[in-house]
Amino acid sequence: MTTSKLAGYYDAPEGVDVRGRYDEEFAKILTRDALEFVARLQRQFRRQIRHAMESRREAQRRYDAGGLPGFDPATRFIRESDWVCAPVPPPIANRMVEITGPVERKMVINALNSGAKVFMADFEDALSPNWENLMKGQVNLRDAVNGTISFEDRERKRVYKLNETTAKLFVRPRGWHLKEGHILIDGEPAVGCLVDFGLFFFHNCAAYRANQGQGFGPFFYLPKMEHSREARIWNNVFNRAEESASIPAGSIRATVLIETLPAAFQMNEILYELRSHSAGLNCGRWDYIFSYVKTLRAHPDRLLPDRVSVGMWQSMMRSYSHLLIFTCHRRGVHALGGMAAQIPIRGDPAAHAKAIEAVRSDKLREVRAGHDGTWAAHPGLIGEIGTVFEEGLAGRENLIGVVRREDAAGICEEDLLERPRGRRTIEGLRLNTRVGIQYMAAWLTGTGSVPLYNLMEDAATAEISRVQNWQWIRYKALLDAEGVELALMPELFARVVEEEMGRIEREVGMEKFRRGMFKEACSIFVRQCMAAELDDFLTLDAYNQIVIHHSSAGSSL
Ligand SMILES: CC(=O)SCCNC(=O)CCNC(=O)[C@H](O)C(C)(C)COP(=O)(O)OP(=O)(O)OC[C@H]1O[C@@H](n2cnc3c(N)ncnc32)[C@H](O)[C@@H]1OP(=O)(O)O
Ligand SMILES: O=CC(=O)O
Ligand SMILES: [Mg+2]
Repeated sequence: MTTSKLAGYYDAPEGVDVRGRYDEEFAKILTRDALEFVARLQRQFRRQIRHAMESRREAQRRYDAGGLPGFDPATRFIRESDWVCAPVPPPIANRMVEITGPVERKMVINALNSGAKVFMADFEDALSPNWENLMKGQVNLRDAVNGTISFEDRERKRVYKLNETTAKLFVRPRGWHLKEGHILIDGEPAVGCLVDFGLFFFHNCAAYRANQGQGFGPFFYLPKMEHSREARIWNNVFNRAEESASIPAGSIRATVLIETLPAAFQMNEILYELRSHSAGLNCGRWDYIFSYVKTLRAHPDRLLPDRVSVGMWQSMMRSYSHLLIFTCHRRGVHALGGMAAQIPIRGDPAAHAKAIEAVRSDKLREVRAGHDGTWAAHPGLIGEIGTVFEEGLAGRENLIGVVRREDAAGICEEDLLERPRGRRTIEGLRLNTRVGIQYMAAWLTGTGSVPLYNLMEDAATAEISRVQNWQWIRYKALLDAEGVELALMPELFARVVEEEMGRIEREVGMEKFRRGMFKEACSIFVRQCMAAELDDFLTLDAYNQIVIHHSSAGSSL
């Protein structure tokens, strides 16, 4: 963490101290009333959040002692009884294609104009949560909701404005585990997701409901939950926000990402907690793979094969998505598919066609399985994905009430835990290392989603690289090196890191390598891969490097 001086200061209420850089535009977001709203949420829910995080650690201790996640006998009545969530709001009945992306100004406009039904504006996997990104993101979303957002690219002499018809906005706040180090509430760092949610809700609730939500909204995506008690906190936050804005209960809707292994056993319970606020579930496949390794880190019989081999075709991944579709449709809500990592490739038509075909077949699998919609990483994919889903939905808005997937009712604990099969190779180790370091370097310098080797990489995909290296090092995995088996010892990893750093330097060029933060990224990544105890998240340690405190009037630094 570093500190520096600034000119203006934010008008913060009692007990709130804003230590991020002062900016007149940010001050219109960080008003006294908005900060008071965030502080009230934090004060009301901090005990429950602390308890939920301690419960995560307790569950992990059980898995570390040899236990496995499973369905909770205590909530069998929720899984077995008949209940449904609140009816789907008409403006979001059709969610065939959803584009996702960070809350960067030009990308927000491009995403809203992309032709997708929904735009998920991301404060999470796709965003490096530095102060500038977060606050500019809030400014951008406010302008988007008001319909006034524009952006001028002077170099390219291009002005960006919203089209007549735009995607419906969903906002993804950070996960429960992340703090906002630039805002202190009663001396403690604010809870990151309450800052993201609170500021967005406070400034946009009324305009969103009038301009986009047809009386509903705002809409959210909720990431990385591990248990229904965390969904209960969100439900209470929504109740509190609705009361304070004097809007009807059930106006806010949220789609929960099922992207942790423990949450796969809690789909019904999560929907139940949020039943008056639910907008379904989504298969967050990348974090899910990461979570499989993290949750089962003490189980040497659960080593994953190379990252490229852990796709939706693996039995465990298929079981998880089928159970999600069955659960959502039984409860009357959308079952969203996930993100294919391929993106359009310029200047190589054959590679481009291959990438598009990979996305097309992933989407075909999803719609045939019964998903109501899916995610797109890039505007260039919307047309192809839209065609697949339009054909699959055959004129319907969604498949709720159409595809029941009763066959998935019998998916059991073993199905969800089955280890993915495939080879572990030295090439896999090299790729993880190259990708992990380059992603971390981008993140440290303010970019949270990047194209690497023609694939979309973000915090979730980078996590797989990190924990997979950790797991292989921890258990001295045997790796295939062109037909020879090598045990992954620390010396071998050190040699791979050195060689891959050399390759990164050659690929990005000496100048960019020198100016970038590749060395810092390498040292964070290597420390985490070699740690005796697996760090919970890649971004927790690295976050300290992007917190910059400025002194404010009345604060003592
Ligand atoms: C695991 C998960 O959580 S998935 C969800 C989180 N991850 C994401 O949301 C990733 C979203 N995608 C992206 O960030 C980007 O597509 C990347 C980083 C993968 C690739 O970005 P780039 O290399 O800049 O793409 P490219 O140069 O082809 O972009 C072409 C145009 O499309 C725009 N664009 C690309 N992706 C997006 C997007 N997701 N949303 C809006 N606009 C986009 C670019 O801004 C650019 O616009 P311009 O022509 O007006 O200048
Ligand atoms: O957030 C999505 C994921 O795949 O992770
Ligand atoms: Mg994720």
